[in-house]
Amino acid sequence: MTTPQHPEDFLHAMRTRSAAEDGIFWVDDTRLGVFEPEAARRVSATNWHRFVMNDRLVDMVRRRRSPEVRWSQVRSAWLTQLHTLATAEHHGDLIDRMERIIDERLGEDVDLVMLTQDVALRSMLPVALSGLTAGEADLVRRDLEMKLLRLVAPAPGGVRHHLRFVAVQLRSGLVVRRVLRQRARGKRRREQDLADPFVDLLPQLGMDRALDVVTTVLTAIGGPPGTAAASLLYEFVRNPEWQRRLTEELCAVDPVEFLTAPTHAAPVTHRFVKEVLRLWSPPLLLVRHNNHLFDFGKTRLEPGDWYLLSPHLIHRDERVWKQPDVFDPDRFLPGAPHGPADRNCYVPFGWAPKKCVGANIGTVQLMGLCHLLCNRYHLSVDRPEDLTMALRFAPVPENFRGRLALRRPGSRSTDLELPENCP
Ligand code: HEM
Repeated sequence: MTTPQHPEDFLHAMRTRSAAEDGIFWVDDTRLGVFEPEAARRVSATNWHRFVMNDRLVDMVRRRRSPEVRWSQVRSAWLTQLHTLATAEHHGDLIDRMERIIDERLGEDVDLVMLTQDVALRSMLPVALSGLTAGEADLVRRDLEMKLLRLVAPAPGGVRHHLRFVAVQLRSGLVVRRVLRQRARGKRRREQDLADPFVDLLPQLGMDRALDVVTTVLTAIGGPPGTAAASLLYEFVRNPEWQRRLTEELCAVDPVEFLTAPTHAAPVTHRFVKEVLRLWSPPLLLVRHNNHLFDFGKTRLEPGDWYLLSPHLIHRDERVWKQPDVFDPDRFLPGAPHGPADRNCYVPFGWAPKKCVGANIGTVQLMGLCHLLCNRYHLSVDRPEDLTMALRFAPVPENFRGRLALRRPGSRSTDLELPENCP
């Protein structure tokens, strides 16, 4: 995912232009904004149809073709693995990992953006790449954190920072290569993670393309899940009435049903998560290279041009959403008058055939976080009514500091057991 760095209010001007120009306009000399829902769907579908991975570097140098690998094969390997991970047991493990990471920081005055980023990334890492030594996991995590910091930090770092960034990136890449090689040679255990299917595909992919595939997942878990979790906390503390409704639902929910199928077991919480993702979709802009000709009437997108997509701008479009700036999860109730006009209007996970493969597990993670916030922790934030959101590569709450404490001091890992008295 490529996202440019912008000053905070850059989207305001784009929204105004998008409303005036029916969602399709040249943002600058080189990039066409495609913010009209049906056009965004069509451009994505056409551009990624039958997309094939680039040839291996070694083959490019020798001017020969590599074995063809279609991107749909890669996605299907991920989706099959994610399907095997969609069990109550794995969901429970994910939530336990989040709990352990939050427990380490109990009682401290923390930057809640950094904490949620840490919780989301470290708890999801074993889904992407598991069985790492502590040192390997630390390197991979540092690489992802540095990538994210470059995107969320208001000011870019200097030359030394850049060199450190490149060094960490290279060493993290070496970790991934070593893991894949050792698994292929039987020197490391095979794991149920998103890297493992590519061990068997190594002869066809080659190591450099396998590294690209694993890096795509690692980068994907390093950004949106954490920023979505920070936005979730932001809306949670600003909406006491929704805190009450979530707590009521999540205190009464059957733990096994919640772990098996959280979106069915806790529909109010699911609506809350969906509304957070509508209002604060990360990343705010996706930059894409176009390979086809599209005639939009007033302008054309030619092969070789660049275009921008934005779930955020579609979610805030008054032509397809009523009161788009109002936080109201009940707009996702069936038949709600202010709900999505059609399925092209709600796209927090992007567009087929490149749509996020982690949509389900990402939703489980956010719902698990709601469960922890309602049952296990008490979150206090000073002056929540004064909080504001900065729009950088993704929405990032500003000066978001607070403390987490146990609701029942001394309680141990809950395994999602129901508390005797809900708070
Ligand atoms: C709330 C959390 C998440 C959000 C909001 C999110 C959002 C997105 C978006 C907008 C895209 C780009 C889609 C497009 O280009 O049309 C994407 C791609 C992707 N996401 Fe996520 N994502 C989340 C969590 C995850 C998780 C947990 C994983 C993995 C376990 C994941 C794996 C991926 C991958 C591999 C891609 C690239 C797909 C491809 O290139 O075909 N995402 N995500």
